[in-house]
Amino acid sequence: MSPVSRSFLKALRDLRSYIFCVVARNREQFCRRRGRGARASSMAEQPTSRFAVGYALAPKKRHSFIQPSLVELARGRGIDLVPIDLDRPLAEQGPFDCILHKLYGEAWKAQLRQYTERNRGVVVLDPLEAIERLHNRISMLQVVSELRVPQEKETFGIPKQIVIYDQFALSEAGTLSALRFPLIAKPLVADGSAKSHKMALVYHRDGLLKQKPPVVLQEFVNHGGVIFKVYVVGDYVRCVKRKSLPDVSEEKLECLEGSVSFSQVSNLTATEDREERKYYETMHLGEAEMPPLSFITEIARGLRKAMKLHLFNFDMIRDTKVGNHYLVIDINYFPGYAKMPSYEAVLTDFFWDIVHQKSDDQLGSTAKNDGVSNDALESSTGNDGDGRNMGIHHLGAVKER
Ligand SMILES: O=P(O)(O)O[C@H]1[C@H](O)[C@@H](OP(=O)(O)O)[C@H](OP(=O)(O)O)[C@@H](OP(=O)(O)O)[C@H]1O
Ligand SMILES: Nc1ncnc2c1ncn2[C@@H]1O[C@H](COP(=O)(O)OP(=O)(O)O)[C@@H](O)[C@H]1O
Repeated sequence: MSPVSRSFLKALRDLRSYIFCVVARNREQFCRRRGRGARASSMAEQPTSRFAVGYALAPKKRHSFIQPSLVELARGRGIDLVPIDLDRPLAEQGPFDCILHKLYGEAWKAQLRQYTERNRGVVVLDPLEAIERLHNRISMLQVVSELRVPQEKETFGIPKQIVIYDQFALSEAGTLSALRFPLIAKPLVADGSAKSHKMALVYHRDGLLKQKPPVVLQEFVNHGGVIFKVYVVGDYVRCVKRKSLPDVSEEKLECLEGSVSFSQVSNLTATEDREERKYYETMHLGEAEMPPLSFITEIARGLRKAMKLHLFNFDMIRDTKVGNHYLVIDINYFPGYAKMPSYEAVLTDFFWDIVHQKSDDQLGSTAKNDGVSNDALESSTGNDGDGRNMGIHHLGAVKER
């Protein structure tokens, strides 16, 4: 064999072994990804890597959210839910792949800021600045007004509202010219405190004098006593119906005086009033038509992107006068997910996506330092399936249309 043929053959052999290596490496990476926690992980596919999700929650939240069923399911998928000890500096705890938190107060915020500065790779659910927007009822709903989502048959918006900062303005005739009674008076601050949930239905002008600024005065919109709660967990969306405040008719408004305070809808709906009791008895919550899922999903997706939040819910009512017009009245960070059906599976899938996205980023040359981006999560698939008719949707599915 001539030297030329020999070197040609050698080059061919080298090329073959190079291709073999590349194929083997890709296959190994593929198997590793699947094996580490494919969604339907079997006994044979036990996760080989473990991830730590630290959680910093108030006792009530910890109690409702950290159920053994969630902890177990997550553990089986390689995710350990680890309590963060609030009596010890955060800096001394961990390591965590991800921190889940819902705590108010400057001390926690300072600790979290310092921790994330020193541990750039840790995903924080969610960033403090993004959550803070929801602690003020004006900035909370402003994001809804600014959403640019295609609206066809169904439309959405927010109720007309103004904010009052001083007592004097409450008695000023001009202040309220833009609003129609009845109104609902809500504390401007929505920080989870008992005070921030204390509201009043204001039927007439004299009822305003009892309100304590800073207060948001919002038009009360008749909505048939049904509220739609839309839970968002990353790219997963689920809508449920709940009992809300009863409608206030024109005739009833004439007879009602001043205002009535409440701090939980259940206080007002568990009524002694015979007429109102009848209202709830004949309301048939189960029969109330759900808003179209694609519509809700578009709003959820828009809000998630605009707010840069992964864990929240929003409350929507349907204006009975218009029929297909919806109003967003409230957005909550990290709501009571345990009340959402199959919350364990939904949250476990979400954590899985988060930690694997992060770990894949770190494996690759393009490791991100700023947590999981919205775009990265856009590609995650969430749970599949039959839930769609029950008010379940995945934002990923919207993207495919
Ligand atoms: O308003 P809705 O949609 O009903 O959701 C509420 C609010 O999100 C509460 O948060 P906030 O008080 O900040 O408004 C939250 O309390 P926590 O944050 O104390 O958990 C409740 O969680 P659960 O108590 O877990 O149900 C949750 O059910
Ligand atoms: N503009 C509105 N029109 C009609 N009902 C409303 C309106 N705003 C709030 N509500 C009723 O009052 C309840 C509490 O209001 P919300 O803003 O959600 O307070 P919180 O932040 O304390 O949960 C809602 O669940 C709904 O039943």
